[in-house]
Amino acid sequence: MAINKIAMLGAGTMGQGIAWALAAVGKKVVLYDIKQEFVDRAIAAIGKSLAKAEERGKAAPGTKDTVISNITGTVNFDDLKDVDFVIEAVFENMEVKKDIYTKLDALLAPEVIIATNTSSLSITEIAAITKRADKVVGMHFFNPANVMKLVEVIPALQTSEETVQKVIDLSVEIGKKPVKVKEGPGFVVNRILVPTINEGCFILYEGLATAEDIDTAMKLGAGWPMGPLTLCDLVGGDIALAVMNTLYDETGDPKYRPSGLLKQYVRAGWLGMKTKKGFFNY
Ligand SMILES: NC(=O)c1ccc[n+]([C@@H]2O[C@H](COP(=O)([O-])OP(=O)(O)OC[C@H]3O[C@@H](n4cnc5c(N)ncnc54)[C@H](O)[C@@H]3O)[C@@H](O)[C@H]2O)c1
Repeated sequence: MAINKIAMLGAGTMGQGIAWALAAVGKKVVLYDIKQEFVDRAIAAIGKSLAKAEERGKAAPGTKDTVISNITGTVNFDDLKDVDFVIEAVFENMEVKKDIYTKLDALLAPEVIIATNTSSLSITEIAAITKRADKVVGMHFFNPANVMKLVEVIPALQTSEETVQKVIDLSVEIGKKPVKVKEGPGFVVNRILVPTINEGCFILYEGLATAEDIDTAMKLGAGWPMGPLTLCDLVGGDIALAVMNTLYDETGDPKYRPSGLLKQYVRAGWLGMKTKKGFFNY
Protein backbone atom coordinates (compact mmCIF):
# COMPACT_ATOMS: atom_id res chain seq x y z
CA MET A 1 0.00 0.00 0.00
CA ALA A 2 1.43 3.40 -0.98
CA ILE A 3 1.76 5.83 1.89
CA ASN A 4 0.18 9.11 0.85
CA LYS A 5 -1.99 10.25 3.74
CA ILE A 6 -0.38 10.25 7.17
CA ALA A 7 -1.88 10.97 10.58
CA MET A 8 0.39 12.97 12.87
CA LEU A 9 -0.75 12.69 16.48
CA GLY A 10 0.46 15.49 18.73
CA ALA A 11 1.09 19.00 17.40
CA GLY A 12 3.83 19.86 19.90
CA THR A 13 7.54 20.35 19.28
CA MET A 14 8.01 17.08 17.43
CA GLY A 15 4.61 16.78 15.75
CA GLN A 16 5.14 20.17 14.20
CA GLY A 17 8.56 19.34 12.76
CA ILE A 18 7.53 15.89 11.53
CA ALA A 19 4.34 17.25 9.91
CA TRP A 20 6.48 19.86 8.15
CA ALA A 21 8.99 17.23 6.92
CA LEU A 22 6.18 15.04 5.57
CA ALA A 23 4.22 17.87 3.96
CA ALA A 24 7.39 19.23 2.33
CA VAL A 25 7.70 16.08 0.21
CA GLY A 26 4.02 16.12 -0.75
CA LYS A 27 2.49 13.80 1.85
CA LYS A 28 -1.01 14.72 2.97
CA VAL A 29 -0.82 15.17 6.73
CA VAL A 30 -3.73 15.08 9.17
CA LEU A 31 -2.38 16.83 12.27
CA TYR A 32 -4.33 15.87 15.38
CA ASP A 33 -4.18 17.25 18.92
CA ILE A 34 -6.54 17.59 21.87
CA LYS A 35 -7.17 21.32 21.46
CA GLN A 36 -7.84 23.31 18.30
CA GLU A 37 -5.53 26.08 19.51
CA PHE A 38 -2.59 23.62 19.66
CA VAL A 39 -3.21 22.51 16.08
CA ASP A 40 -3.67 26.10 14.86
CA ARG A 41 -0.53 27.22 16.67
CA ALA A 42 1.53 24.43 15.09
CA ILE A 43 0.35 25.17 11.55
CA ALA A 44 0.86 28.93 12.09
CA ALA A 45 4.41 28.31 13.37
CA ILE A 46 5.30 26.20 10.32
CA GLY A 47 3.85 28.92 8.06
CA LYS A 48 5.77 31.66 9.85
CA SER A 49 9.10 29.83 9.62
CA LEU A 50 8.58 29.03 5.95
CA ALA A 51 7.55 32.64 5.15
CA LYS A 52 10.83 33.78 6.75
CA ALA A 53 12.80 31.16 4.81
CA GLU A 54 11.20 32.36 1.57
CA GLU A 55 12.02 36.01 2.39
CA ARG A 56 15.66 35.06 3.00
CA GLY A 57 15.85 33.03 -0.20
CA LYS A 58 16.31 29.79 1.75
CA ALA A 59 13.08 28.30 0.42
CA ALA A 60 11.69 28.59 -3.10
CA PRO A 61 8.79 31.04 -3.53
CA GLY A 62 5.49 29.25 -2.94
CA THR A 63 7.00 26.61 -0.61
CA LYS A 64 5.02 27.87 2.37
CA ASP A 65 1.68 27.67 0.52
CA THR A 66 2.47 24.18 -0.81
CA VAL A 67 3.53 22.81 2.57
CA ILE A 68 0.62 24.39 4.44
CA SER A 69 -1.89 23.15 1.84
CA ASN A 70 -0.71 19.59 2.58
CA ILE A 71 -1.53 19.84 6.31
CA THR A 72 -5.05 19.59 7.70
CA GLY A 73 -5.48 20.24 11.40
CA THR A 74 -8.13 18.44 13.44
CA VAL A 75 -9.31 17.65 16.97
CA ASN A 76 -11.76 15.06 15.66
CA PHE A 77 -10.30 11.56 16.10
CA ASP A 78 -12.58 10.12 13.40
CA ASP A 79 -10.76 12.26 10.81
CA LEU A 80 -7.84 9.83 11.15
CA LYS A 81 -9.73 6.77 10.00
CA ASP A 82 -8.72 6.72 6.32
CA VAL A 83 -4.99 7.37 6.70
CA ASP A 84 -2.30 5.04 5.28
CA PHE A 85 0.17 5.45 8.16
CA VAL A 86 0.29 6.93 11.65
CA ILE A 87 3.08 8.71 13.48
CA GLU A 88 2.43 9.35 17.15
CA ALA A 89 4.20 12.11 19.10
CA VAL A 90 1.90 12.80 22.07
CA PHE A 91 3.13 13.31 25.64
CA GLU A 92 5.88 10.97 26.83
CA ASN A 93 3.52 9.19 29.23
CA MET A 94 2.56 5.53 28.96
CA GLU A 95 -1.02 6.08 30.18
CA VAL A 96 -1.63 8.77 27.55
CA LYS A 97 -0.05 6.59 24.86
CA LYS A 98 -2.06 3.49 25.94
CA ASP A 99 -5.31 5.40 25.62
CA ILE A 100 -4.36 6.66 22.15
CA TYR A 101 -3.21 3.21 20.91
CA THR A 102 -6.39 1.52 22.07
CA LYS A 103 -8.47 4.09 20.20
CA LEU A 104 -6.24 3.97 17.09
CA ASP A 105 -6.37 0.18 16.97
CA ALA A 106 -10.16 0.27 16.92
CA LEU A 107 -10.35 3.04 14.31
CA LEU A 108 -7.72 2.19 11.69
CA ALA A 109 -7.78 -0.34 8.86
CA PRO A 110 -5.88 -3.46 10.04
CA GLU A 111 -2.97 -3.00 7.62
CA VAL A 112 -2.08 0.51 8.84
CA ILE A 113 1.30 0.85 10.58
CA ILE A 114 1.53 2.89 13.76
CA ALA A 115 4.96 4.39 14.39
CA THR A 116 5.78 5.94 17.74
CA ASN A 117 8.25 8.75 18.18
CA THR A 118 8.79 7.87 21.84
CA SER A 119 12.24 8.70 23.21
CA SER A 120 12.17 6.40 26.19
CA LEU A 121 9.09 4.20 26.55
CA SER A 122 9.07 0.52 25.64
CA ILE A 123 7.85 0.02 22.08
CA THR A 124 7.23 -3.64 22.92
CA GLU A 125 4.85 -2.55 25.70
CA ILE A 126 3.11 -0.07 23.37
CA ALA A 127 2.78 -2.75 20.65
CA ALA A 128 1.26 -5.20 23.13
CA ILE A 129 -1.68 -2.82 23.73
CA THR A 130 -2.83 -3.33 20.15
CA LYS A 131 -4.12 -6.23 18.08
CA ARG A 132 -1.61 -5.26 15.38
CA ALA A 133 1.60 -5.62 17.40
CA ASP A 134 3.52 -6.62 14.23
CA LYS A 135 2.64 -3.21 12.76
CA VAL A 136 3.80 -1.08 15.69
CA VAL A 137 7.33 0.26 15.47
CA GLY A 138 9.57 3.02 16.79
CA MET A 139 10.31 5.87 14.37
CA HIS A 140 12.45 8.23 16.37
CA PHE A 141 12.99 11.67 14.85
CA PHE A 142 15.27 14.39 16.22
CA ASN A 143 14.50 17.97 17.05
CA PRO A 144 13.95 20.02 14.88
CA ALA A 145 12.47 17.15 12.89
CA ASN A 146 12.14 19.14 9.67
CA VAL A 147 15.93 19.72 9.72
CA MET A 148 17.62 16.77 11.46
CA LYS A 149 18.46 13.96 9.07
CA LEU A 150 18.51 10.95 11.39
CA VAL A 151 15.61 8.59 12.07
CA GLU A 152 16.21 5.68 14.45
CA VAL A 153 13.97 2.78 13.38
CA ILE A 154 13.29 0.54 16.37
CA PRO A 155 11.42 -2.74 16.02
CA ALA A 156 9.48 -3.94 19.06
CA LEU A 157 9.89 -7.62 19.88
CA GLN A 158 6.68 -8.24 17.90
CA THR A 159 7.35 -5.97 14.87
CA SER A 160 7.49 -7.70 11.47
CA GLU A 161 10.40 -7.27 9.07
CA GLU A 162 7.91 -5.94 6.50
CA THR A 163 6.87 -3.14 8.86
CA VAL A 164 10.50 -2.23 9.54
CA GLN A 165 11.25 -2.10 5.82
CA LYS A 166 8.24 0.15 5.15
CA VAL A 167 9.39 2.60 7.82
CA ILE A 168 12.92 2.57 6.43
CA ASP A 169 11.54 3.24 2.93
CA LEU A 170 9.31 6.07 4.18
CA SER A 171 12.23 7.63 6.05
CA VAL A 172 14.34 7.64 2.89
CA GLU A 173 11.42 9.02 0.87
CA ILE A 174 11.17 12.03 3.18
CA GLY A 175 14.89 12.72 2.90
CA LYS A 176 16.03 11.15 6.19
CA LYS A 177 18.81 8.70 6.97
CA PRO A 178 17.30 5.73 8.82
CA VAL A 179 19.38 3.68 11.23
CA LYS A 180 17.94 0.40 12.55
CA VAL A 181 18.43 0.02 16.29
CA LYS A 182 17.43 -2.83 18.62
CA GLU A 183 15.10 -1.82 21.41
CA GLY A 184 17.08 -0.69 24.43
CA PRO A 185 16.69 2.29 26.75
CA GLY A 186 17.63 5.54 24.98
CA PHE A 187 18.36 3.70 21.71
CA VAL A 188 21.70 5.06 20.44
CA VAL A 189 21.57 8.84 20.38
CA ASN A 190 19.82 9.49 23.70
CA ARG A 191 21.82 6.80 25.49
CA ILE A 192 24.89 8.91 24.78
CA LEU A 193 23.45 12.43 24.63
CA VAL A 194 21.01 12.68 27.54
CA PRO A 195 23.44 11.49 30.26
CA THR A 196 25.71 14.28 28.97
CA ILE A 197 22.91 16.82 29.48
CA ASN A 198 22.37 15.33 32.94
CA GLU A 199 26.10 15.70 33.70
CA GLY A 200 25.84 19.38 32.72
CA CYS A 201 23.07 19.73 35.33
CA PHE A 202 25.25 18.08 37.99
CA ILE A 203 28.14 20.41 37.13
CA LEU A 204 25.85 23.45 37.39
CA TYR A 205 24.43 22.24 40.72
CA GLU A 206 27.89 21.65 42.12
CA GLY A 207 28.74 25.25 41.20
CA LEU A 208 31.76 24.28 39.10
CA ALA A 209 30.80 26.76 36.36
CA THR A 210 27.90 28.99 35.31
CA ALA A 211 25.32 27.73 32.80
CA GLU A 212 26.82 30.03 30.15
CA ASP A 213 30.35 28.77 30.82
CA ILE A 214 29.35 25.10 30.80
CA ASP A 215 27.83 25.59 27.35
CA THR A 216 30.76 27.69 26.09
CA ALA A 217 33.17 25.01 27.32
CA MET A 218 31.48 22.25 25.34
CA LYS A 219 31.02 24.41 22.23
CA LEU A 220 34.60 25.65 22.07
CA GLY A 221 36.31 22.72 23.73
CA ALA A 222 34.45 19.82 22.16
CA GLY A 223 33.12 21.40 18.96
CA TRP A 224 29.49 20.91 19.93
CA PRO A 225 27.08 23.11 17.97
CA MET A 226 25.38 23.99 21.28
CA GLY A 227 26.13 23.32 24.93
CA PRO A 228 24.39 20.63 27.02
CA LEU A 229 22.14 23.07 28.89
CA THR A 230 20.95 24.81 25.73
CA LEU A 231 20.38 21.34 24.31
CA CYS A 232 18.30 20.48 27.37
CA ASP A 233 16.22 23.63 26.80
CA LEU A 234 15.76 22.65 23.15
CA VAL A 235 14.79 19.05 23.87
CA GLY A 236 12.64 19.99 26.90
CA GLY A 237 13.71 19.27 30.48
CA ASP A 238 10.69 16.99 30.93
CA ILE A 239 11.79 14.86 27.98
CA ALA A 240 15.41 14.75 29.18
CA LEU A 241 14.24 13.71 32.67
CA ALA A 242 11.95 11.03 31.24
CA VAL A 243 14.88 9.57 29.29
CA MET A 244 17.13 9.59 32.40
CA ASN A 245 14.40 7.94 34.47
CA THR A 246 14.01 5.23 31.85
CA LEU A 247 17.77 4.62 31.59
CA TYR A 248 17.95 4.39 35.38
CA ASP A 249 14.84 2.24 35.88
CA GLU A 250 15.57 -0.13 33.01
CA THR A 251 19.23 -0.74 33.82
CA GLY A 252 19.31 -0.15 37.59
CA ASP A 253 22.73 1.38 36.95
CA PRO A 254 23.43 4.32 39.32
CA LYS A 255 25.46 6.07 36.63
CA TYR A 256 22.09 7.04 35.09
CA ARG A 257 20.55 8.68 38.20
CA PRO A 258 18.85 11.93 37.19
CA SER A 259 20.30 15.16 38.57
CA GLY A 260 18.28 16.70 41.41
CA LEU A 261 18.53 20.07 39.66
CA LEU A 262 16.96 18.71 36.47
CA LYS A 263 14.10 17.27 38.55
CA GLN A 264 13.62 20.62 40.27
CA TYR A 265 13.51 22.54 36.97
CA VAL A 266 10.87 20.15 35.65
CA ARG A 267 8.82 20.50 38.87
CA ALA A 268 9.01 24.29 38.48
CA GLY A 269 7.74 24.01 34.90
CA TRP A 270 11.02 25.48 33.59
CA LEU A 271 11.14 23.11 30.65
CA GLY A 272 13.17 25.24 28.25
CA MET A 273 12.26 26.89 24.95
CA LYS A 274 8.68 25.61 24.96
CA THR A 275 7.95 27.34 28.28
CA LYS A 276 10.24 30.32 27.49
CA LYS A 277 12.33 29.50 30.56
CA GLY A 278 14.79 26.74 31.29
CA PHE A 279 18.50 27.06 32.01
CA PHE A 280 18.24 30.18 29.85
CA ASN A 281 15.38 32.60 29.09
CA TYR A 282 13.70 32.70 25.67
N1 LIG B 1 11.36 17.03 22.22
C1 LIG B 1 12.26 16.26 21.62
O1 LIG B 1 13.40 16.69 21.35
C2 LIG B 1 11.90 14.85 21.20
C3 LIG B 1 12.74 14.18 20.29
C4 LIG B 1 12.38 12.90 19.85
C5 LIG B 1 11.23 12.31 20.34
N2 LIG B 1 10.43 12.97 21.23
C6 LIG B 1 9.19 12.30 21.66
O2 LIG B 1 8.11 12.84 20.92
C7 LIG B 1 6.91 12.83 21.72
C8 LIG B 1 6.37 14.24 21.82
O3 LIG B 1 7.34 15.08 22.36
P1 LIG B 1 7.26 16.67 22.17
O4 LIG B 1 8.59 17.20 22.58
O5 LIG B 1 6.72 17.01 20.83
O6 LIG B 1 6.17 17.02 23.30
P2 LIG B 1 5.24 18.32 23.41
O7 LIG B 1 4.84 18.41 24.83
O8 LIG B 1 5.88 19.51 22.75
O9 LIG B 1 3.97 17.93 22.51
C9 LIG B 1 3.11 16.89 22.82
C10 LIG B 1 1.76 17.20 22.20
O10 LIG B 1 0.92 16.07 22.38
C11 LIG B 1 -0.37 16.56 22.63
N3 LIG B 1 -1.17 15.52 23.26
C12 LIG B 1 -1.17 15.11 24.55
N4 LIG B 1 -2.08 14.13 24.74
C13 LIG B 1 -2.65 13.92 23.53
C14 LIG B 1 -3.66 13.05 23.07
N5 LIG B 1 -4.25 12.21 23.90
N6 LIG B 1 -4.01 13.11 21.77
C15 LIG B 1 -3.39 13.98 20.93
N7 LIG B 1 -2.44 14.84 21.30
C16 LIG B 1 -2.07 14.80 22.59
C17 LIG B 1 -0.16 17.78 23.50
O11 LIG B 1 -1.31 18.61 23.53
C18 LIG B 1 1.06 18.41 22.84
O12 LIG B 1 0.68 19.33 21.84
C19 LIG B 1 7.32 12.20 23.05
O13 LIG B 1 7.04 10.84 23.00
C20 LIG B 1 8.82 12.45 23.11
O14 LIG B 1 9.49 11.53 23.91
C21 LIG B 1 10.73 14.24 21.65
